Amino acid sequence: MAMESVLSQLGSIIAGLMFVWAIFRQYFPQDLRNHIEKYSQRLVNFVYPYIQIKFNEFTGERLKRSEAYLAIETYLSSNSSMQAKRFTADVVENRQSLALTMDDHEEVADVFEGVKLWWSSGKTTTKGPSFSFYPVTDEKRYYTLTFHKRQRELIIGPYLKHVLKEGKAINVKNRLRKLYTNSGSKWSHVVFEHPATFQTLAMEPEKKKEIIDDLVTFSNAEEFYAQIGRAWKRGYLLYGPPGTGKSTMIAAMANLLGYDLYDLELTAVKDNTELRKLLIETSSKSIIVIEDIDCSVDLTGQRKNKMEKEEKEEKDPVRKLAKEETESKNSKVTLSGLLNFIDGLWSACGGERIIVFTTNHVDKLDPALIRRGRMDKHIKLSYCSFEAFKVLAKNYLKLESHHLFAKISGLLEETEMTPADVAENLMPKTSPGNAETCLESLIGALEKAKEEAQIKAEEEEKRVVSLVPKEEKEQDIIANEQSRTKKLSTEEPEGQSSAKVAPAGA
Ligand SMILES: Nc1ncnc2c1ncn2[C@@H]1O[C@H](COP(=O)(O)OP(=O)(O)OP(=O)(O)O)[C@@H](O)[C@H]1O
Ligand SMILES: [Mg+2]
Repeated sequence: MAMESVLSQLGSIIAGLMFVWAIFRQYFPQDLRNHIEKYSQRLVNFVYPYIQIKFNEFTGERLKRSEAYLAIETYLSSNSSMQAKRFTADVVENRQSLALTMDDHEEVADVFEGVKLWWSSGKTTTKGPSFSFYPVTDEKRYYTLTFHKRQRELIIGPYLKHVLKEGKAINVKNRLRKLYTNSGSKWSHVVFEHPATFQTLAMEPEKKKEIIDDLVTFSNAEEFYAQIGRAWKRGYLLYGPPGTGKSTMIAAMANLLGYDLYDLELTAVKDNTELRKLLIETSSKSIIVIEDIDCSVDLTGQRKNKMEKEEKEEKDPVRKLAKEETESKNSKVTLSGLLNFIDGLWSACGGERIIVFTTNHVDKLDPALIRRGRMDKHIKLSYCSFEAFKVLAKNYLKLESHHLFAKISGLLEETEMTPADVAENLMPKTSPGNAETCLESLIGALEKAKEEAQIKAEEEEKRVVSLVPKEEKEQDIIANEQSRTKKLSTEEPEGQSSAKVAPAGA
């Protein structure tokens, strides 16, 4: 504290001297003035070895709030606010929590690599024209950073970079994230408040960890991507049956990284030009999602061929016109348009984007679309394993173990049930819920699913047998007969065997 008071006293003495000099300098000849200014500056540097940097809240002609100011404000709120004695409190946008920021004319100290420095908050007030009916007062806030001139390089370089980076990161984490959807070529958004997290996602722990590590590594890899000359983006393909958690995982991804979500409805996009426009409008730190990619666009060329064939067959001119009209209303986004979207130049602007495709039928997708480099990571979401069930049991029933777990583990190995169905069975049916009842309900459902699967398998077998052509059946009978007689011939004496080996169909 002694340092701060000495600093402020020196500051006020020097400010006073400067003020006196500003008034009287005009009465001195130019040469003398230059000399006085030169030596007084040296004196100031000698007596006052500190440097000050001022960060104004508003910058530029358009009076935009300065990004640096906002980052510093957040940095100081989270790092040094405990030292300040007066705060300004405000509710964080649409949330229940309070944000505390240093009040005007407060001072806090910070230490970076063993070097001490000081931040103070200030405010200048200017009054509007006094003859106005409602005189307007204009307040301009700023932060001042003071440090010893010996530390100039450390503070102006690494320290300020650290403050801005940390402040921005906290701002990104705390901001309200948005869920954008497109109708045609326009994005509209709502606040994104999906509660899914990786913690609540039912999945094998190692697989989950691998995905989290991959995402976190990507989000911290700005310099690496610049160094290897690649746009800072990553593609994920999530595939698996319905109800295995693809959409839930996307929400968990957005919550983990604090990114916005762009849910792109491709069927509403008129053509490739519109697609490009939409994509250029997306911001960085975002996940662009195309759900059910196999249903969204003609990816294999098959649909086109089919339509061409139908068109040839259509003779009636009125019906042909109507058909053409409906076709023109359909999306004309093509596979090549989509490929351009993934690795086109647009993706380099702004960076930090994740692209996610989901599908229930990975085999239907064109290999060009999902090759590495476009969809870098392929994640299969599958039926509920015992490990995944344990996550659900912990989330839904607060159970880590139970004597019924062994039975459930066996049944899950024999039956395919999606996490969505397992979760539904674990939902409490009464209030307060009873964990054992839920587990029993799940066992009942698993046993039923197992029985149904068995019946289905038997029916399928019968159907396949009934489809086998008559000739093949006869050949099977001959083959069976031959192998039977051959077997007998090896067991019986040589003389008798030759009579029995005559082909049945001969
Ligand atoms: N792995 C999972 N972990 C936790 N909950 C899950 C999981 N999978 C499904 N669920 C639950 O089931 C519901 C449906 O899951 P979700 O919408 O993520 O499935 P999906 O794979 O996207 O299905 P679709 O292919 O039909 O879009 C979710 O609301 C969630 O509660
Ligand atoms: Mg889904």
